[in-house]
Amino acid sequence: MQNKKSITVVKIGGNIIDDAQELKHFLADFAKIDGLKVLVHGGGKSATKMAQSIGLVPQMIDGRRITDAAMLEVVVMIYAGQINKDIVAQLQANNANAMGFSGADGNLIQSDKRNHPTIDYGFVGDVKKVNTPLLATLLNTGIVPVFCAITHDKNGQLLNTNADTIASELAIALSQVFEVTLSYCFEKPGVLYDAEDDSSVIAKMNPELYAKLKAEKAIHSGMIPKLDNCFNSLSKGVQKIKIGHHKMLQDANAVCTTIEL
Ligand SMILES: Nc1ncnc2c1ncn2[C@@H]1O[C@H](COP(=O)(O)OP(=O)(O)O)[C@@H](O)[C@H]1O
Ligand SMILES: CC(=O)N[C@@H](CCC(=O)OP(=O)(O)O)C(=O)O
Repeated sequence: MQNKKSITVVKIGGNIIDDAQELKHFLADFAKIDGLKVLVHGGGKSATKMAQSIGLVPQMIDGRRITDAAMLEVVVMIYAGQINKDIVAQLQANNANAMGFSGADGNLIQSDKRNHPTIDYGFVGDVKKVNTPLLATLLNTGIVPVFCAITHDKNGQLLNTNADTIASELAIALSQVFEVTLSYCFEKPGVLYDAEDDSSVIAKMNPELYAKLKAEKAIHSGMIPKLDNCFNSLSKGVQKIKIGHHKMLQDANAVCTTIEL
């Protein structure tokens, strides 16, 4: 059997996106990755600022934004519009043939509106299906897909979807066709024993250590859904997952956290 081609799926979060210089450096590193690649971006911090500036009150529960109709308008404008197009233009400037997508484009990511027994998340989607054949075709023609955190339900409704989860679901779908490395890039050098101490990077994270550090509250907030997504992706076929600063995209020896089962 022929060996699978390698692909790198990278997720970049709101703190880097909100810092123009950091974003520029990140995109230069991302554009230099050899071979096939996909970028998934968040932008929660920018959406929160925009929402507050027009008098909306942002609310997050378990890392997910409560998204009513007014908030959905904001996140579509910010994620699928401003941030996605800005990133695509900057990648073009770095000679990566980027193309920006929401999940509705090409029916690339279909979701179900979140149905929680006690919390009404509003227009929030949980990924149901990835159009892997179309995505693989785009990749094999040299396109660098750039996904924002907006999906759709195939009934005309756009849905706000956690960007870490989109990266994880795309990586799982692509692992049927490619050898996938999933890299979660954020402002810190990795998952830390002490979230305030950048020198305390955990080199290898497994479910036992995660359970212990979560119980001790050393791991909290956005890191909890990120690690849940990581363990889920590894158990469903993704070959390799790293969490750390974007230096790790170009420097194989850079400090970061590798996820293990
Ligand atoms: N043990 C930990 N190590 C590193 N970061 C942690 C830890 N516990 C909590 N965090 C928080 O998790 C955040 C990263 O998750 P998230 O907010 O989803 O970021 P992003 O969307 O930028 O990827 C960090 O900014 C940090 O505040
Ligand atoms: C449903 C939901 O929570 N969607 C996220 C999507 C953006 C995101 O995930 O952004 P970061 O990666 O920057 O956190 C939100 O609106 O915050």
